[in-house]
Amino acid sequence: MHSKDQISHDDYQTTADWLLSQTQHRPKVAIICGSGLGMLAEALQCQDSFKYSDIPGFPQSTVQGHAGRLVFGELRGKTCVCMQGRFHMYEGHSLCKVTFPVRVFKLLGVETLIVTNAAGSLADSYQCGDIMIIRDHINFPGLAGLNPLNGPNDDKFGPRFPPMSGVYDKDLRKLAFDICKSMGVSQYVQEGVYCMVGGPNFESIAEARLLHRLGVDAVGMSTAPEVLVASHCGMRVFGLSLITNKVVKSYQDSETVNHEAVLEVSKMRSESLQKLVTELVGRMDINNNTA
Ligand SMILES: O=P(O)(O)O[C@@H]1C[C@H](O)[C@@H](CO)O1
Ligand code: HPA
Repeated sequence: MHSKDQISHDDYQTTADWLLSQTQHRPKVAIICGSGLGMLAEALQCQDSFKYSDIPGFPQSTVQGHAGRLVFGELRGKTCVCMQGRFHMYEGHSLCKVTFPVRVFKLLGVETLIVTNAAGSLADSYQCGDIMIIRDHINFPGLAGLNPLNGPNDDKFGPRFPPMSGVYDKDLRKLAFDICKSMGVSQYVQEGVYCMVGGPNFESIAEARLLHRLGVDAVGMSTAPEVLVASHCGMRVFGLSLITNKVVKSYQDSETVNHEAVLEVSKMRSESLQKLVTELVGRMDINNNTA
């Protein structure tokens, strides 16, 4: 018996089987595009793409800057699947729905998940437009009991009590740094801790100060649930935050943040991000498959 929000193994399998019947691509890498970062999919060669509304069982995107398309294709000869648009808890999706695609990817044969997001910075040394390689995360909704793994555990995906240490793969982080160096962009590349909050409001000044004191480098409204579910089912994870704004921490500061500004900054860094992700996938050690 499953509650209304729970999704059975058969539900994930039905969606995976449908996708496998519609495309010859057999991806080993999945990429989730954050707000305004959908252009990452444009680098894929030999594309097959599907609107979320045409995929059985798939949730729908409702946020501007999240196109709502699943794109299969190749990056440097490696087969990938790319979500142009993710799902957020604040849209009203359950966390099982938010992370639904990740388990479908597992059933497609995906072994590595690349997550990207737009985020506000708390770290004083960060600037707008910086790229932060995610070293670790704080999952505030998770700490409060909002977890996509709540409910009966599906042992076919992973264990009841998964560890969360060392989830962001060390080798991929190092590889990303090396690539940034050779691209000549190290001056705006950081490594830090991402914190997920529920949204959809941006942080109050007191909340921003709290996050800063907790050692958070960047804050956003996504990523942790997808990473959790990917890691639970044994995927290797790499994450990037694009710093789209500095979170206001002072009562003297009259600046405010808005989603349009977030999308503007995403656009500004699109080329570098596309190049970084393409190189990273190209240099990953994965065996490609074809149908
Ligand atoms: O999907 P991501 O996490 O990139 O989106 C961020 C968080 C909110 O959805 C939105 C705020 O501008 O951007
Ligand atoms: N806070 C939370 N989420 C965000 C921000 C922010 O400042 N910027 C982009 N997404």
